[in-house]
Amino acid sequence: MGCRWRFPVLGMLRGRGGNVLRLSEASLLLRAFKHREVTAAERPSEKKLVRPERDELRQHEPGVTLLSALVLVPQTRYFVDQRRVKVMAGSGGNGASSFLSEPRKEWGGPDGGDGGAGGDVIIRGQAPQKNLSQQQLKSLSSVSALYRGKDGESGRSKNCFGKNAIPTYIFVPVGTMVREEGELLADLSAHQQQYTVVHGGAGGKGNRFFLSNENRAPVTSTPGEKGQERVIQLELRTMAHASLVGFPNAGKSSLLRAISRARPKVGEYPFTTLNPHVGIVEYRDHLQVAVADIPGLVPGAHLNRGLGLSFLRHIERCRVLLFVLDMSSTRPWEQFHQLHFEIDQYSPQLASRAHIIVANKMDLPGATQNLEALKENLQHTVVPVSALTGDNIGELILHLRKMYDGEPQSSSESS
Ligand SMILES: Nc1nc2c(ncn2[C@@H]2O[C@H](COP(=O)(O)OP(=O)(O)OP(=O)(O)O)[C@@H](O)[C@H]2O)c(=O)[nH]1
Ligand SMILES: [Mg+2]
Repeated sequence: MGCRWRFPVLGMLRGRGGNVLRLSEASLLLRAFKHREVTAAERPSEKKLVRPERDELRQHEPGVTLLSALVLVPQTRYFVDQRRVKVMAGSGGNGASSFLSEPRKEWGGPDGGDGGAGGDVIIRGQAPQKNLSQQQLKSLSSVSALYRGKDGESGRSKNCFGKNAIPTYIFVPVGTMVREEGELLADLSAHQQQYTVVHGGAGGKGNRFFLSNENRAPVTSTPGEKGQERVIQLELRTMAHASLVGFPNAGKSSLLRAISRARPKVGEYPFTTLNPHVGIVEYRDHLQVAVADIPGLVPGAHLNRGLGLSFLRHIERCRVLLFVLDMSSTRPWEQFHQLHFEIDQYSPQLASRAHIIVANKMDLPGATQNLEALKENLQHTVVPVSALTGDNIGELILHLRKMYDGEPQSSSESS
């Protein structure tokens, strides 16, 4: 989960000459970095500072004192997977009404140009990229509640047409669905895939447009049209090929750490994981399989117990389910039946996806006997592993590949 620093007050700096300087957020950050209060990743570039601040900070002399307290409040950015957004396209520019008048050409006729078209608002899916913040890629937290397109330029005299406005983009993570009153408008499941939510208004006509044989001197010009308006719902469904499902503390996050470079939090208490995480398993032939780790389910999740079933939305598109069972508990097959039941309550289609059983915590006492009993009671493929010691993780990765290759792509929309 990303962390952002917020400044309730802007700082003030007294320079050597006694002049008081207001500090921008960037310079406060830089100052905080010098005092080791923020990490290097948060350090702003000096380019963001205004010139006097830059000079002042470069000198950084003892005579410079910070007047008001620098209060840094860590503000957690929550994982957001649903957003209601109002979008308003730009209006068209007005048409102009004017007449050409030059020396020796006093009645040059109408020359008011048309207005430019208003800007559209477009939603675009963005796959992870280095120059985007992590938060932007993973959740809808950076999406605002209101987007307003740019207005077109008005027409001018001398037949100058107004410029069309450039479109406004809303960047969302790949896997975002766009809905309006429940109806699906677009499913942005690929990088750079886009959907124009609202169209800008057309530009108005200048009086030149109304010139005709009947009317040689029209004064009429029309105003630009208003842009469209819409209220849409954005919904994120994490894109992963496989997903780990299990009860809290079964070791899902530990497994994801063992098979990929993802680093979800691991703890010996239930509900350590509160948001979905995706890790990438890389194979020698450069194939990459994305595996999702979601918060643990509990019996009765379909009645909204625990964290409920809402996170299952994130694994709806995956091809393969990996049921993670804790082998230190007796009768582990019951865990599987309960998990399967909960998923079936949410979506029978999801419950019928290809799956294997990952028997985790095989290093614990009693696990071997439990495994024998599990195999007798269940007819599914069981892969015994230990996420802690790394035992048999290689085989799990191979099984995952087999399942991935064997399964056709699941349908993208299943709501
Ligand atoms: N002995 C042993 N302990 C394990 C193994 N895998 C995970 N654990 C421990 O089990 C505890 C829970 O692990 P997590 O990976 O956080 O479990 P989780 O399923 O992600 O839990 P939630 O996020 O709460 O749903 C941690 O204390 C791990 O160290 C294993 O193979 N062997
Ligand atoms: Mg976890």
